[in-house]
Amino acid sequence: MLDSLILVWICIFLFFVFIRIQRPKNFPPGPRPLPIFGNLFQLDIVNPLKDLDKVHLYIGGRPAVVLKGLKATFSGRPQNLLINNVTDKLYVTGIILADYGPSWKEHRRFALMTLRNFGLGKQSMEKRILGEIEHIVAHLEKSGGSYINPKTLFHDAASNIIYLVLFGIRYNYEDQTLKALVRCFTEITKLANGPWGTIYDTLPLVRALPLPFKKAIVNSEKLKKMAADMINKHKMQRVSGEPRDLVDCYLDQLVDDQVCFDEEQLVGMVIDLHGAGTDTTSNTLLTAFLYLMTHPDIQEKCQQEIDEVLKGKAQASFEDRHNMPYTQAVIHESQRIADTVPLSVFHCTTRDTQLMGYSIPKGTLIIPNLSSILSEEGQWKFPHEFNPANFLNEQGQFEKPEAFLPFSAGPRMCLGEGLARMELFLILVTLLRRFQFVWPEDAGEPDFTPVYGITVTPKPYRMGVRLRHGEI
Ligand code: HEM
Repeated sequence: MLDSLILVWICIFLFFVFIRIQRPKNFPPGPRPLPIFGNLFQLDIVNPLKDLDKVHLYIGGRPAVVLKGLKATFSGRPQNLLINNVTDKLYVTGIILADYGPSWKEHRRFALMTLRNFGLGKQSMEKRILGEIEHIVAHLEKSGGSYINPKTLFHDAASNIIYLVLFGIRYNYEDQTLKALVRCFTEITKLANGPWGTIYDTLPLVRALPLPFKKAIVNSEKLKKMAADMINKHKMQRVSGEPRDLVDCYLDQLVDDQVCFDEEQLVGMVIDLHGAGTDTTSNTLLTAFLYLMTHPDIQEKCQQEIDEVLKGKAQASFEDRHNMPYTQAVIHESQRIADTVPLSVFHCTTRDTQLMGYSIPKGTLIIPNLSSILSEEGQWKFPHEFNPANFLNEQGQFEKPEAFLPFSAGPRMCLGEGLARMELFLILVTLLRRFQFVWPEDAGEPDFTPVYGITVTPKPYRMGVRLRHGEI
């Protein structure tokens, strides 16, 4: 009796599995998926990038479409992946992973507007960034003449800049809270985009098991508690109607808007902005310095331009970029090569739609392959090498090809682009003006192979720091 019951259940289960794995009508072509596993065994789960030339895939039983080219404009976010479940267990939205809807719209609008009001592109934001750069410079001066591993320094500095925007505070680079925060984020992103994340997303049956992906949920609890404690402390020192930073602005807004805005959402937004603004900027800086050290001629050309434009000035300002076409080209080329968020953040169709003559049903996972656009032949003069000429025209003026999409495109595109561009410019210009960066003689040949993750990072390296003289 029991045997036949089990058999019936297995038949029902397989029936549903096979029904789900049917390709939707007129769906784009792609490799044949297996029941339950989808195309899991056809992907390299440590670095799926090289397999994403297929147009459609199955992540478990869920159909997904990989978009190359520039039309990545589907604005939903898929739910029920590890990265969502890590956060959704605690609060429903935030910005990055919130599905398309009024709450996401309102929070995105608020964040963009507040970043702007706090002086994005103007002085206040610039002052906060330049203040943090003084700490980077002091740290590098201390290590002048020696070799450092820049990874922690850039992570801490990018993290502090976000904290200055959110709470008006920064941590010393040795501070244990800062280290704990950065560690939590790094572990979550590694897990969510590593093999354990793929297994979690593909096989819902294993989710309850005590496997390593549980660590992501524990870390997320820690982050939520830290953010909530900071907000509570901040509340005690604030004067209503006199906002000092983004958190104060949100608390002021809470009084007027009880529909989308609440304190849980604020916790979500603090974590989102911190997470989105730290790894991205610091990994881009790491790539930039790796290439500058190993291309001393390019480094020197930037330094000449910077010295000339900043002659007699104490500090760089973001406006100076208009007079630094070569340095601008190098920064953009570093971003192109860094390919920092290669598969963007996954999107999802919000309704049945058409794409290149194919039918894409509502709820289809969309994977924007930004990586392929950033090195697409025909879009770039030198798609496969580090070459600032990719951003310079015949007259040596800075020009940005439309395939430059490291911040993605469409309504979900990065809302921190302005802040990130300002950080990259001011940090690179100030450090190149003050120091020379040298590849260590004993380090052998540099290895440019990137390490794949939600954000791509260069392999760890050491950086020689020498003080430059007489230019300031
Ligand atoms: C070099 C630095 C950065 C890069 C390359 C980058 C790249 C990206 C990309 C590719 C996306 C996904 C867009 C999409 O879904 O289509 C994104 C989203 C986002 N980024 Fe950035 N980002 C950077 C810095 C920042 C900074 C500094 C902040 C913080 C203010 C930030 C905040 C966000 C947020 C909140 C989203 C989600 C937007 C939404 O879902 O509506 N990013 N970013």
